[in-house]
Amino acid sequence: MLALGKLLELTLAGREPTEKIQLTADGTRLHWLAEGALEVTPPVARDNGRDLLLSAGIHGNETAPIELLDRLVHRIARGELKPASRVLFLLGNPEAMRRGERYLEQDINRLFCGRHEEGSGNEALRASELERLAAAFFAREGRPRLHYDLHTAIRGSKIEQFALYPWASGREHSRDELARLRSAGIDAVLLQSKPGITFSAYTYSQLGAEAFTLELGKARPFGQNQAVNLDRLEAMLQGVISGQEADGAQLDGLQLFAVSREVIKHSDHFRLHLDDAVDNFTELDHGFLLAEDIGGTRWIVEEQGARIIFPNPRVKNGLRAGILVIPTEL
Ligand SMILES: O=C(O)CCC(=O)N[C@@H](CCC(=O)O)C(=O)O
Ligand SMILES: [Zn+2]
Repeated sequence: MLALGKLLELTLAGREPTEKIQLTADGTRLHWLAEGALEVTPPVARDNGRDLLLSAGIHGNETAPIELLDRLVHRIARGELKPASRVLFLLGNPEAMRRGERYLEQDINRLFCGRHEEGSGNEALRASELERLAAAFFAREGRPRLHYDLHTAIRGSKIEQFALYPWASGREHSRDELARLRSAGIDAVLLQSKPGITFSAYTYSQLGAEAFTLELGKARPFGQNQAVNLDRLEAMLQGVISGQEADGAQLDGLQLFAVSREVIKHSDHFRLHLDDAVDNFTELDHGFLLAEDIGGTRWIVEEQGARIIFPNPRVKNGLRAGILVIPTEL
């Protein structure tokens, strides 16, 4: 295997490859652009015109998706998977990956769309670098742009694998992209309805990519992801990379949700009235007191069919401590 196929190994070891550009026997070019960043370019004769960005490790302890990208990079570097699309692999937060932590000082996934300019520290710098790498990769005109930012969640989930689809003014959510997700085993999609500050929100709203955050199971350390089944996603990604996707993807069975309210933690007095064992997508009863904060702020469930995702009272003040979602249709 080409040495650049060891993207993950090099990144975890904090090492730079001596040779930054290598070619496989079939003419695929691998280019180490920066720590944790590998650009894959097919030979011109095989290029199908699509640009695919795959990111993982934006949260350093979410290892199943990192292992998935590692498998894809290995197959490309061995010449077993022959790309027809350009692909950029990004491992988001290398230092957090090395320490097995979600983040060190700041959650990188709250630092996009300009937020890194207000902050300081290594994670703000890395968010800025990731934006620059993504923007340079997606700079070629006339090529469809696709980004999957792969995550696993802190809690278990009643819907194991789901996506979050960002929002941008004047753009409609794509049925074809939703069908592609369905074919990859994604059971539900949360359709956002306002601007975001995540990596996928950045590539969607500012770079014109079709972009998704994918939640793929529960976060566990490296080597302990046997319970996370990524077979269907892996097959779909290999199809997009090689340009040999199965036809006829359907939306059937895909559950759609809309954000009803984001619960923002305003102060250290914030209290969330949910147990740590409560799964994502748990239904909440009408009238349930979900959270309280300073100044008598109370979040009472008023929506019919409301469910909670990402409840987390330990986020920093000013950040999202949960999302109340409701079923919706396209
Ligand atoms: O399990 C949790 O509470 C968080 C899991 C996670 O990292 N989710 C992403 C979602 C990003 C998005 O809203 O598109 C995040 O919180 O950054
Ligand atoms: Zn995550």
